[in-house]
Amino acid sequence: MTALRVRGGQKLVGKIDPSANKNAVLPVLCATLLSDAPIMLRNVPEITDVTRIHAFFTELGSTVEWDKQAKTLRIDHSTIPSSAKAKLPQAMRASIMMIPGLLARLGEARLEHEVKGCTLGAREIDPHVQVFKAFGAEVSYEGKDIVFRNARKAEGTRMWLEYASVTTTENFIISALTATGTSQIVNAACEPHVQEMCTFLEQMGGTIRGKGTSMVSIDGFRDFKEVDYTFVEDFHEIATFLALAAVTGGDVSVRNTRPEDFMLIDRTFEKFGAHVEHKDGWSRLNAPEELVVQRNFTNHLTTKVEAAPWPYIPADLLPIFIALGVKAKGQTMFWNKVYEGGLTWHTELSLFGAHTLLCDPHRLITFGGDKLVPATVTSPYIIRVAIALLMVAASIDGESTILDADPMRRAHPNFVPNIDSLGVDVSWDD
Ligand SMILES: CC(=O)N[C@H]1[C@@H](OP(=O)(O)OP(=O)(O)OC[C@H]2O[C@@H](n3ccc(=O)[nH]c3=O)[C@H](O)[C@@H]2O)O[C@H](CO)[C@@H](O)[C@@H]1O
Ligand SMILES: C=C(OP(=O)(O)O)C(=O)O
Repeated sequence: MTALRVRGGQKLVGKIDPSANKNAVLPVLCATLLSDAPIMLRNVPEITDVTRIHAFFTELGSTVEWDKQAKTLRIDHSTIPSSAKAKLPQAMRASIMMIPGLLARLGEARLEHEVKGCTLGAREIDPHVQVFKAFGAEVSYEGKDIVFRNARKAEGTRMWLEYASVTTTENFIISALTATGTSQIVNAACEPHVQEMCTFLEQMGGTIRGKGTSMVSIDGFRDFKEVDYTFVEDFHEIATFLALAAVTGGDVSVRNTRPEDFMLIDRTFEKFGAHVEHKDGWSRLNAPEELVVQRNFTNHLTTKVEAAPWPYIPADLLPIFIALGVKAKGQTMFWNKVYEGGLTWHTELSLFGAHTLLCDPHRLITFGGDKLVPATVTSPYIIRVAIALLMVAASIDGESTILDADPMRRAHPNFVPNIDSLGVDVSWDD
């Protein structure tokens, strides 16, 4: 059990240089398995999932040098022996994106347990299995293991996803590079992290048409080039620090070279009366005296925040806006169109004295603006919920404790020292 003690009630003030996006770093790391050329990655965050992949690559026989100080990761997979076998990392969804590289390299891959990530609800792997089969793999259970084996040569194919799944799209694109000819995916996910993985693959020499749209075509390609790639800032982390400024009545600026990704995120902050300004490569939120839910022009409708696959508000950002909903005077409906288990943690909010109503597994109404009190709460294994609970705690005078808060370490390096540097007294109690 890892507890986080938060002595709240201070306004967060200052500047933050955000880390890279875990959900871009992980598919990129998995995709490196396709190549035998040297790869240099920069701005690599020191997070749990990267540590797990680093250990996995080392066990596999890759030459990996991780300079945590310089945030660089130098990878050379040419040293992996053809007899290599290693256990895929557990407790991270991204493990499944190692499969295309392992199949291309070793002809076989094995998932030793069900692939788990944040406990947001059912997270099936059927769409992934369909992708691997379409590219010529056989997939079967051997005991509790799922075994993937090359049954025939991978050939270009076309697939239309039932829903725009992020990691399935990434797996399709990585697999398509290993096939002969051209492949196409329809109803592709287009999140900034999917786009960033494509940018990396293009720099390795791949040809990808339509990245950032729902229809992506990929040419098969194996002759990968040496690459030196720097990860961009994480839009989740940028939005999170801005939200921390909003709930604590503070003033925080975060470096952001992609403000064009923020139009809808900004509009969502506006729903709580908070304004984000983007200028000269920085995004700033100087909080108003009081957060107030803005009424709709159609004034009989409740203000709502809808989360769905990009370009909607991402489901992963919903908890941080729920924290704003709890603080802001008025009612807001939050609608998680992706996960049926992403809102059950609202009962922890009531321990702070917050008033919420779960309408059904996908919709939650916050009745914000009540006086909140410090509390001891427990985070589920959901990265952004641990953060949302920290946000609420930071906004309340007095000491709160968040039990099981360590999921936040899966995505945000230095999160606690960063918040500390902005004026909130937080410490791990492990
Ligand atoms: C490593 C990584 O990148 N993880 C992200 C990735 O996970 P991941 O790729 O696992 O998420 P998916 O996009 O596949 O969606 C997860 C689940 O949501 C449900 N679903 C999703 C979309 C939809 O339109 N309808 C629907 O029902 C399905 O049950 C699906 O299994 O995308 C999720 C959705 O943005 C994020 O929460 C995760 O942080
Ligand atoms: C849900 C998340 O991650 P994962 O898919 O790795 O569980 C997340 O990054 O918020």
